[in-house]
Amino acid sequence: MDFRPLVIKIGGSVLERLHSSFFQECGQLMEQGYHPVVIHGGGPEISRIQKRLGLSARFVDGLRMTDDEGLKVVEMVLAGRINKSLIARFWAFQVSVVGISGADGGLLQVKPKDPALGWVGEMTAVHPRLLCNLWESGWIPVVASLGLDDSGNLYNVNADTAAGAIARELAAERLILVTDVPGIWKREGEVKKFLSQVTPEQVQKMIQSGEIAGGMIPKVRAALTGLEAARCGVLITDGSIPGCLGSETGTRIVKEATSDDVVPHLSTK
Ligand SMILES: Nc1ncnc2c1ncn2[C@@H]1O[C@H](COP(=O)(O)OP(=O)(O)O)[C@@H](O)[C@H]1O
Ligand SMILES: CC(=O)N[C@@H](CCC(=O)OP(=O)(O)O)C(=O)O
Repeated sequence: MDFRPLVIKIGGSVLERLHSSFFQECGQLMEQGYHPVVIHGGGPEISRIQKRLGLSARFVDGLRMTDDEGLKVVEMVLAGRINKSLIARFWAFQVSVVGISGADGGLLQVKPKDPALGWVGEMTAVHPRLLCNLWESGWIPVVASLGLDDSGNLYNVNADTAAGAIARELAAERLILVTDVPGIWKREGEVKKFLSQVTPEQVQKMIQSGEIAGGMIPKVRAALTGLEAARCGVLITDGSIPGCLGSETGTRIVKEATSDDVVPHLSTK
């Protein structure tokens, strides 16, 4: 059997507005012989709960500064509320999913990224054995982005970063970053124009110029990590539109500028 891994990341920004076809498409992709793994974020919900608890939410380059109290909130929200509500939504469409975190099976091994960020993990290794075991038994893994260091400490891992590292480790066929905008925009005067494709050089320039900002920074960095795996096509797409996985509308991150139809579409039929 061909190994056809697909890494699909759902941003917290779009969780509540995900089109119902998204769940069905994930199930169809599994039936078509792909091996999908879903990684999810939950940044807005973490910030909401922090605020309710009187804790502040602060970010550096799109990464949350995570102190002891912040980490507890991250664990509860990502591995608890969000992971389980996603499992329930998949289940409603009869899609066979298992919810895990990046700490389970040692999937995401990390070290501290920067002392100033607290419990934010930087990926040192990805151990995909649990993912393979789940696929073999017919399950789609749904992963909350927590990591573990060598001493058994839990860390907050940006979900885009986790998805990029998993895509690279698996040499995924696709990395699809599902978010609340239809790709990367470029300002032309007052108008935001969405780009159909960008190269790593363009992405670097857009980060430096500030055209790519906030949560889009870890997302495009993850896209570049995914692109390091030879066969990985990378797409940033809007999860609120119908059929976002199969139609592949959005911004493609490509090693070199290509004609738009070079990458074959995923078959969900
Ligand atoms: N150049 C850009 N193109 C598109 N979105 C951008 C850009 N720069 C910043 N953004 C912002 O990035 C957001 C997506 O990042 P984020 O909110 O972290 O999403 P997610 O929760 O899906 O990871 C968009 O809603 C948009 O406001
Ligand atoms: C270190 C870091 O920033 N972790 C993220 C994890 C969740 C996430 O990535 O959620 P989105 O996909 O919604 O951005 C956070 O705490 O917000």
